[in-house]
Amino acid sequence: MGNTESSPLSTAGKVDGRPVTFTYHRRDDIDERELIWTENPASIGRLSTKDIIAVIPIHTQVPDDYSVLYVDSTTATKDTKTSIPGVFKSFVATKLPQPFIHDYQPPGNACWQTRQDKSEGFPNLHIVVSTGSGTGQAEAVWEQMLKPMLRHVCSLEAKDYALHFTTSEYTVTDLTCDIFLKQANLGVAQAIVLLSGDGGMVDIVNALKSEQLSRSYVKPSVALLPLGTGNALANSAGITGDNTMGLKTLLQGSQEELPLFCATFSPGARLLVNEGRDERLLHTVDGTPLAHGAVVCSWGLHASLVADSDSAEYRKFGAERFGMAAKDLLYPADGSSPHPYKGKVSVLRPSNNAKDDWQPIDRDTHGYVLATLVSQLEKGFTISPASKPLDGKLRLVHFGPVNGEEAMAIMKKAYDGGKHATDDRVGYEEIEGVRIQFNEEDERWRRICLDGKVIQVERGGWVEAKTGVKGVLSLIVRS
Ligand SMILES: Nc1ncnc2c1ncn2[C@@H]1O[C@H](COP(=O)(O)OP(=O)(O)OP(=O)(O)O)[C@@H](O)[C@H]1O
Repeated sequence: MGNTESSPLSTAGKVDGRPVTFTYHRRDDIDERELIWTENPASIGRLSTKDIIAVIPIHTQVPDDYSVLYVDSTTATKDTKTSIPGVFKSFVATKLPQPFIHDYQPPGNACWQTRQDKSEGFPNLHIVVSTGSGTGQAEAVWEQMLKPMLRHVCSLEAKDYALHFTTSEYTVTDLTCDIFLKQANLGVAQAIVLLSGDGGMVDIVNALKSEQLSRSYVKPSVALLPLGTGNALANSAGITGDNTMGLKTLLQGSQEELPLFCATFSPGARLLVNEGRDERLLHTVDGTPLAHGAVVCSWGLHASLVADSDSAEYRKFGAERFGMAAKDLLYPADGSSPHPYKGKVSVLRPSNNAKDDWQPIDRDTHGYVLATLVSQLEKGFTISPASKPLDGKLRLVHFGPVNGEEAMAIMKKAYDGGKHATDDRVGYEEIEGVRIQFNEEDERWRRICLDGKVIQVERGGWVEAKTGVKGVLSLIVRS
């Protein structure tokens, strides 16, 4: 990769064999960088950094030739059901400016490729397409972005990977128990490319956590392509910072353990599925229901709006569904105030050395109680501005039962870079645990959101979420 400082930012080269002049505008702000090529004054091509996936050498025998991989957003499908941000494209570039190659060439083998042993009978690369996530774009992203890229970059054909489409809300859990967990326990290194929102990830995590791991357990590496609604994990880990739908991170990222929290519940807790119509038992350990999460455990406004907006009708609106449900909760149709959530909230603070020194929050009713491991719950909604990607710190955001206008004003500050965190009405701190003892008659107000899943707690029940849990997988994140 040569000396980039003294290398020219302009070169005479070729694009797909046609002579051009390349100019690389390498501004300090990486978001502003751009490759421009001029064939003649009337024909100018340009690629902005947000669209570039990677630059890869074509062959050692043609050292000047590179394949430039990018997402073309101008030819995206117009069909609203399957519309995706762009399609995968590439061109052959000869004699690119060296600094451009330096900035976009992946460092050696991508981490998922090292897990790709073609000599074995069963592929260790799994593609999981969650067809029910977000607005249903995962299949189109697979067909028009990921599949052509894998074929182009490493000549991967169908026999080289196992492709799984979800057909129900149980698919990812079943797949993990039947294959990923078994193989990992046998010491097999696996890579999983997951096209889903946070829900697919929490399904994998909980299935991997469902039994004792063997001593030879090898953590699967998961590359997340953000195809959900909120995509909290992807937004917070920097996977979605461009137009490549996570493809750049897949090729250029490195792996880091995904931090988790564990939520335990009083015995009657149930997972709500099928738009809240059906209930499922949670996994139990010594009779205590429990679930793991990597994103959020909440009660109050956030949990209610996630639960209320999880219907086919609301899902059509993408991330707007959260705002729509929030309005219905903050301005009830009968003109009353938002519901004051009754219960006792206690926290375990990191500075307290004494074990189980739960300290109560001095309030009997609440508007918003949310513990999170991530900074953003959806793009631009910075619920925890102090959180750094995968720092493993649980932070609590809470406020009392305020009226609709006040709640909206606080939420707006979260969209304004997380300014709510310094609002006097809001409590914000790092914690090791949060415990909620519910004092609500109506089950509607006893719903907990755990990474987008909704868990119903019984009358007089409780939930406790704590950090300090051993990780079970690695997430591929921006290096
Ligand atoms: N074909 C399917 N049929 C029924 N349910 C499905 C299907 N595919 C996926 N699901 C379920 O749909 C849910 C989708 O959750 P996911 O988190 O991936 O998307 P989201 O809720 O839109 O995004 P986010 O959680 O990031 O806001 C998961 O619970 C998953 O199990």
